[in-house]
Amino acid sequence: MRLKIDQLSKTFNQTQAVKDVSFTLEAGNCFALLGPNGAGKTTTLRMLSGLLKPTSGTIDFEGFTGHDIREKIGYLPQYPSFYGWMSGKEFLVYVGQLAALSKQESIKRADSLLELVGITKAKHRRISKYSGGMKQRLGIAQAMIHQPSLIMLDEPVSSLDPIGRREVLNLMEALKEKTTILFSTHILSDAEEISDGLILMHEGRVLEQGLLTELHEKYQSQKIELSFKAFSENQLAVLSALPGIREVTPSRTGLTCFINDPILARQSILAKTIEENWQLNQFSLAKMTLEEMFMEVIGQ
Ligand SMILES: Nc1ncnc2c1ncn2[C@@H]1O[C@H](COP(=O)(O)OP(=O)(O)OP(=O)(O)O)[C@@H](O)[C@H]1O
Repeated sequence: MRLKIDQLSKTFNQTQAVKDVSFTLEAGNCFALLGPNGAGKTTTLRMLSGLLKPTSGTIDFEGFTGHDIREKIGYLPQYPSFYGWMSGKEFLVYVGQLAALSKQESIKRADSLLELVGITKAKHRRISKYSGGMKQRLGIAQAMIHQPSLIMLDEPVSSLDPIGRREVLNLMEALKEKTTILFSTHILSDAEEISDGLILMHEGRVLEQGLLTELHEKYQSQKIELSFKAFSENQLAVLSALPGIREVTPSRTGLTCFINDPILARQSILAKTIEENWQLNQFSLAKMTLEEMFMEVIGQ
């Protein structure tokens, strides 16, 4: 599986919802499309799923450009609707047949997917009696009925209570082994917990993207945690003015220095500490949290 999108844009009347978005997804990973409300996540996913025609740009799925790729991908919309009077199994058999599988094949796939998403015991129960988490898990099974190599899930956990969220996140964690997942979320901790890669969107544009390990590495050297035996406001002011340092804020254990230049910042902090004879207890390059990275990237 390889999905490459290049300079994808979508304009609705006057609103440019998605602007020149480019990224590539490789097989076997879970990617989070992360961004606040209105960032353009749903619009991007709807274009990728073939539900919306891009204003410009290309979608290349395994070398196919400009083709209908719906049979190769699975999609769970942000607000899925089910026939509440159907049982979970009836629903999956129905969507299997809609996806052009034979009835026999649909029944076989439905049973194995119900097992996979943990709904076997409730498969004959009406969907209207399912919990929110069960409905989302059924929605994920629906997206996988035709064995796509990529599934796209639009805000799969946002509307769920903590139990439902946990069920769906655990399922996604397990599914990562079987299929490539692209899911949208505005919840940073969900992206951090289960994704391998991140595409950060804001106001229609991609501001940052990469594997989480690469992003942590890139932003890790931009923060130094310090703790001193005694702390004074004067220390904060002195450190803030040093070369290579952008901002210093108090932290739970001491001070956090956000830096522009790691080498310069390290030298100037250590030189100042010796000069002032401060008692340094801790000096460490720290990983930025995803939230700090997000704020940094969107410039706030
Ligand atoms: N059909 C439409 N007609 C007009 N404007 C639209 C349409 N769909 C989306 N938009 C606008 O495009 C922008 C991006 O919306 P989109 O739903 O893609 O964002 P999102 O990141 O998915 O946010 P949310 O989490 O709130 O769904 C918003 O300003 C939205 O109002």
